[in-house]
Amino acid sequence: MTSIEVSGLRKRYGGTTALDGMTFTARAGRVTGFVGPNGAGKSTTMRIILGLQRADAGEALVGGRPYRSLQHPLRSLGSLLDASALHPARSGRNHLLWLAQTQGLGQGRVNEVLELVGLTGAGRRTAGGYSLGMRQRLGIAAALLGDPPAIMLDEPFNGMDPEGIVWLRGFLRALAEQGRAVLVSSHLMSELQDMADHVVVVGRGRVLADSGVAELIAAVSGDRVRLRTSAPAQAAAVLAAAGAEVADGVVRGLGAEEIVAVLTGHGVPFSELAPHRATLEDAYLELTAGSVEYRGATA
Ligand SMILES: Nc1ncnc2c1ncn2[C@@H]1O[C@H](COP(=O)(O)OP(=O)(O)OP(=O)(O)O)[C@@H](O)[C@H]1O
Repeated sequence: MTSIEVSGLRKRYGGTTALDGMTFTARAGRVTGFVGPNGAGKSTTMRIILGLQRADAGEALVGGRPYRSLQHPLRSLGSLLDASALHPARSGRNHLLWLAQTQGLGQGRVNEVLELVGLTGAGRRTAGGYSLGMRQRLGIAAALLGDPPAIMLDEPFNGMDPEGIVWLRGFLRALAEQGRAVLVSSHLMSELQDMADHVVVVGRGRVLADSGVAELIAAVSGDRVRLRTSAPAQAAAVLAAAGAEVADGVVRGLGAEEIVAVLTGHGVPFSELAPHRATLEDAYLELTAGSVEYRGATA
């Protein structure tokens, strides 16, 4: 069983701390989502796993060994970091043939992976004319060439159309169900919610949460109650006075029974109170609230 393990990774670029003790494991047989705001250190971690960059401290192991020491690296860990890193004048198929040759793999495998990612028909077109979604597919095909037990993809959903997103979700799940370790970074929390088994949330170079997706959502959902009322301002005022926070029809900080007592005590009408199931996006936003370095202005 091959897993991808990083422990205590530290990395500085001049005055910037990119990684500050990054530690987690992407285990075999599950999809591990790797999420965090821009600049949180996801790409740096992936480059260090691949031995493309050296950590100042800590280590990254694939199946218990540093990537650089692996005898057949593409047969151990398949990766996609940058879908645009290909020769624009070369066809998708020739790009894969060239990679396959460096690994002692034949044409047959190239045809197989083209088929797996749905590029058989486009394989002979020059990669320079591919859309970003097609380049992502080609990159995923390249990652799969060596039939590796571990796969690591940096933002593979970027540029994919809705059909491509649905396909990729099912595809990554299937790879994990075959027993592979799948580590995938994404900004699309809704996609991870339906697809990942486990999520590692990072901010400012360290792990903020390392948990099963279901557990993480349950932890954030815990104290939220959805309220439907014809007097929202009055409800918000009396609930706030009782110590709750109310936003967008969701009450936090009081249980359902306490909310009923407060509202009826003040004669505030309401038509519905129900547990609010948080989304992975809610959990993510709550966890990373203090770690966002680049925040857009509110219009
Ligand atoms: N080559 C470099 N030189 C200087 N600083 C760098 C370099 N690479 C990364 N950094 C800095 O390290 C930090 C982590 O960057 P990294 O790209 O790993 O984050 P990320 O989580 O992948 O972000 P994004 O979601 O935007 O891709 C950032 O502050 C970034 O500016």
